[in-house]
Amino acid sequence: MASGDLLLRAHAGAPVLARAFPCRVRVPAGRRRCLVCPLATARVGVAGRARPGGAAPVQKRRRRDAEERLSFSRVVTRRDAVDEDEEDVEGQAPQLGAVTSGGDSGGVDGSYLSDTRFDQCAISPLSLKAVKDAGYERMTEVQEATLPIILQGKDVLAKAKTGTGKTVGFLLPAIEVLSTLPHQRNQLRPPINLLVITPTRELANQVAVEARKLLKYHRSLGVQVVIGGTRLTQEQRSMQANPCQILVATPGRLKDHLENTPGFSTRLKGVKVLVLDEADRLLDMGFRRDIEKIISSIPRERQTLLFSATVPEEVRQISHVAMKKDYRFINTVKEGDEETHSQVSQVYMIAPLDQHFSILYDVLKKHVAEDADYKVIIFCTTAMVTKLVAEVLSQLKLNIREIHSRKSQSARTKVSDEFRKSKGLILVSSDVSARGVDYPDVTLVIQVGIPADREQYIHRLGRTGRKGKEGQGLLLLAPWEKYFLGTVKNLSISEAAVPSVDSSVETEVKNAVRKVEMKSKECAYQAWLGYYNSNKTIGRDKSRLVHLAEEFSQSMGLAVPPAIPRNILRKMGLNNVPGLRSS
Ligand SMILES: Nc1ncnc2c1ncn2[C@@H]1O[C@H](COP(=O)(O)OP(=O)(O)OP(=O)(O)O)[C@@H](O)[C@H]1O
Repeated sequence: MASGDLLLRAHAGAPVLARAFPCRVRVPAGRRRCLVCPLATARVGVAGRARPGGAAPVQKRRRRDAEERLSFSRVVTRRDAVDEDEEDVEGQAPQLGAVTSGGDSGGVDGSYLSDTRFDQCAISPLSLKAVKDAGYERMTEVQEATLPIILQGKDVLAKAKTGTGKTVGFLLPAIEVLSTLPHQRNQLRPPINLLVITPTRELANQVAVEARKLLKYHRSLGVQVVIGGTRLTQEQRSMQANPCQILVATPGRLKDHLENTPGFSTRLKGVKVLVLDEADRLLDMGFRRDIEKIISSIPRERQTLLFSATVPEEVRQISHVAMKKDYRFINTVKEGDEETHSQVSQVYMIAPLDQHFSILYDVLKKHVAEDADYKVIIFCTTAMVTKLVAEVLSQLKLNIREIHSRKSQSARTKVSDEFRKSKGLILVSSDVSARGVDYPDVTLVIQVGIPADREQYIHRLGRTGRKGKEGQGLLLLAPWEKYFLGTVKNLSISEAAVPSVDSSVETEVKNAVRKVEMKSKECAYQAWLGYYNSNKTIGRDKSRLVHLAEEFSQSMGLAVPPAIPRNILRKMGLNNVPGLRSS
């Protein structure tokens, strides 16, 4: 083993999260424990790969599985997502005691920062001052790689790992472009020169916050957000009262303004720079039509920037929808490197559905007990399943917050702000938090059930291990969801044994499940069925789907699966399927 290598190796046969989590093995000073094998420790502060030697079973999955991609129909998307832009389809916790998880200067793995300082590049004194005030000294790799090319006026498609500063990567050069344009002070409705589109409201707000930091000394430039969740008229008034040249928006609401806000389309004729943040998501089928409509409303003569941590080949092929032919593709994920971070350990567990609540509780209790600064995100498949999981875990007296598209925007903002600032919290979330959201110091990400696709797995996992810090990921699947592992087989994810949960814990969990309202269970059942029905693999065989849905309903303590409104069954294409009850 090269001297710089991590000792983080999963030992074949030994890697069990069950052992890793409760482990009490003392870790020598200066080393940290391997998540997957309690006996292995890693040198602290060394960036290295954590490819488990024991990942062979995953790597042997058949190619057919690797090519499997899940897609979701708009029926499910819209049913579970009300007035929503992003779809909500319906170890011993790292014994990090000795580890400084890294400050803002670089974390455990400082490699996301380049050697170039902001004061060494061609940016305006006003921007430089703001960058310094924000506490940024060195550029991240993606910032260093993209800035000069964007400043040359080129269209750019950029791929860089999660949490490595892509937001500043597109905002800073775009602001530089804007600062050279003539601006009339106090103009009531100035043209919008920079349009940033994001898939979720939380992300749009976050981008605007970052933009305001960078605009601190550019006093003639303003930024506004249009995201839905509030009344259109309220946003119209706010845009009138606060002139802006920079607009951050989610696609649905932006389209709404285009169609219903007087003078808005004229203002959009001023766009000089268009940014699609989480570009692959915005260009997939769920958003494509809205994006095409928006693009047709802004000038062709513009600069376009597409940023994401994942850029599947399909996205490169359709990038002409948004960009000029001679665009530059900048990929800071090195040849042979993975799209996930080496300092984030990843494991999966396979267990029947009726054990999932107990396993979750067991893993969380251990994590909470062993890391006073715990901060966990649990991703669930749909909004209503998210609600159910949050309610069960709250009954178990864990410190739970819940976020998904069925919550009011004010509740979402409140929870999001709280989670950003706090420690000692568990956020149960749908995919509204999957991409882009920058919650600092998340210690563990748990994904329950198959994610929408490989990309979504990577983005969800990317909520931990940001800015070079350490993190852990657990993917909890039912046996019939195992095929998904084929899609992530080239990532360093290894199997962990299911913890043995004692009977008193099981009883405690059953009681908690029992206390959850019937209404929540009915909604979760319906959403669960919709989600897996629109999954290409699982939804193919309807009688098997019905059988699996029954398993899910039993995991909620129900003897008989709930009835589903006839019109919903029809929308799902499941009317007359034997075994489903309609109401
Ligand atoms: N040059 C820098 N030096 C230090 N910190 C930085 C720098 N640039 C950005 N950051 C900080 O890094 C964090 C992550 O940035 P950001 O959210 O833009 O990541 P990202 O690459 O867009 O992640 P994701 O793929 O999840 O969207 C933020 O807290 C941001 O303020």
